[in-house]
Amino acid sequence: MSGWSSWFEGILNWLRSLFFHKEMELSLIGLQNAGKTSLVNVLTTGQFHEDMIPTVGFNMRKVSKGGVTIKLWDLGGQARFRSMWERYCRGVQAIVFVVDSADLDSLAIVVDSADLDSLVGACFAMSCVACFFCIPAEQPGVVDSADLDSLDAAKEELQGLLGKPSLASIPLLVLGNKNDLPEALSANELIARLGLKEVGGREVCVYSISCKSSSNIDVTLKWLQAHAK
Ligand SMILES: Nc1nc2c(ncn2[C@@H]2O[C@H](COP(=O)(O)OP(=O)(O)OP(=O)(O)O)[C@@H](O)[C@H]2O)c(=O)[nH]1
Ligand SMILES: [Mg+2]
Repeated sequence: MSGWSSWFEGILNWLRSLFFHKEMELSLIGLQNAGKTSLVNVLTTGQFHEDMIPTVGFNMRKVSKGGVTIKLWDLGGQARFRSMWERYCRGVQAIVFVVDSADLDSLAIVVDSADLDSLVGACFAMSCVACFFCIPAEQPGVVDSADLDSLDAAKEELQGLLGKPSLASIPLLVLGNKNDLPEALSANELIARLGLKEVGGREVCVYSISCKSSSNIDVTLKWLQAHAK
């Protein structure tokens, strides 16, 4: 690229950032060890680390991508920090709920495949741009195993939070993290296990991701950017 054209492109980018720059604020919640801070790291620096320190309280990080500045509230997932989730979710453009989808035990459950269609429809009807990616084409069926303790605790915390009037209608993105591990539940399985079919009055989207292998991080980012003001 010649000096002139790179200078011209620099000016164009600057003008674009002045007139088309968007912002958004979101909160990352989920039980401890789900991978919230890992997701923040992957989004901000592209780095993944095996050794992570549990988040004490919360951290705030900002990332600018594709003309959108995203302010990320990364909240601690341990039980003692969960009471503050609601406060940090008020007024955000999206709530991102991260689940360790590979934290399994040995309890078989059956997914009702008929009901999954209604969730896809609901999500699409509410203009979720990433809808076609949300629900993979795989057929739901019998789930091999699911840790009742961990997933039920995640479900309880999520449903409790979504029941707060202050958080009504805020879009929800559920991320089933650690899909690099063979035992990880699929997006459809998570929908069933977390009772997401019953969530009404807000847009709900689900992805199966991996911070470690960067699986579906691009579609996650697209979803977030599409929800900026
Ligand atoms: N295999 C695998 N491990 C992951 C992935 N994402 C995170 N981890 C690991 O999971 C552990 C917990 O990650 P964190 O990002 O600290 O989890 P957190 O949700 O922030 O936990 P709290 O801060 O305690 O709420 C770390 O050992 C990470 O390396 C992933 O996609 N795959
Ligand atoms: Mg953390």
